[in-house]
Amino acid sequence: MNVLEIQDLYFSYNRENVLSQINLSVEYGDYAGIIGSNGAGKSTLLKLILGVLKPSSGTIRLFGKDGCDPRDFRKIGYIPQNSAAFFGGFPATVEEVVKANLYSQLGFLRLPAKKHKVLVQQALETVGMQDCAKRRIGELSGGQQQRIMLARVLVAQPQILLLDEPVTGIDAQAAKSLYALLEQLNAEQGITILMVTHDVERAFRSAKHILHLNSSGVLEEDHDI
Ligand SMILES: Nc1ncnc2c1ncn2[C@@H]1O[C@H](COP(=O)(O)OP(=O)(O)OP(=O)(O)O)[C@@H](O)[C@H]1O
Repeated sequence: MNVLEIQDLYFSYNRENVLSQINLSVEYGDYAGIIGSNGAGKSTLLKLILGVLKPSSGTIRLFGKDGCDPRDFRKIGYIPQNSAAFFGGFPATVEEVVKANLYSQLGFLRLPAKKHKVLVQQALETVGMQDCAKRRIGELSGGQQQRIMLARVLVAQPQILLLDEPVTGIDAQAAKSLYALLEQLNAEQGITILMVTHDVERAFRSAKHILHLNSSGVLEEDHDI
C-alpha cells in the first residue's frame, strides 16, 4: 500500500518550469533517496508533498487522500534544509526543543504530563542523545544537533520522515552514524523515509532505492552510482 502517490505532476514558480511529469510511488516501509543537481527542484518537490506549494497540474495523494490534510500533519516528520542551524540559535535546552514538537498533544496552556516526558526521553534515547537532555542545543556539534532534529520529529511518532539534506555540514563519521540510525528506524520501527540528498555514494548504500531528479525536472529510478 502506498503512503505517497504522485501522478503527472508539473510545477512552475511564476513562468519558470521546475518539475515536469513527476510520477512517484512510495510504499509504507520504503526508504527512498532523491538525488539531483543544485536547483533541480528537490526541495520544491518536498514542499509540494507537504502542501506548502500547490501543483501547476497533476495529483499528490498522501495517506490515501488528495493534497495534505492538516489533520495528517502529525504523521509527517519533516526536517527542512539547515534546520539544525536554525534551532541551534535558540536559547533552549535539548529537551525543550524536542518537547515543543508535542504542541498538537499539549495545547498552548497545558503543562506536559508524565507521558509527554516519557515520549521526549524515548525520542532522545532512540537517537542516542539522552545524556544531553539538559544541555543548550547551541552547545552541541552539528552532528549532535542533527540527531536532536531527528528526535524532535520522532517524538510526535510520525509514519513518514521527509528529510531535506540531513547530512549537510556534518563530518563523515557523524553522517555515517546518522545513516545507520535512519536504516534502523526504517528496519525496526517501519518508518517510511523519503530523503533528499547530495551524498550520492552513501545514499546508495543506505536507501532501498534511489530516484534521480534530472536538470529537466524529470524524476527517474537510478541504478548506477
Ligand atoms: N520561492 C521561489 N521562487 C522562485 N523560484 C524559486 C523559489 N524557490 C526555488 N526556486 C527556484 O526553483 C528551482 C528549484 O529549487 P529547489 O530549491 O527546489 O532546488 P534543489 O534541487 O532543492 O536545489 P539544492 O540542491 O541546491 O538545494 C531553482 O531554480 C530555484 O532558483
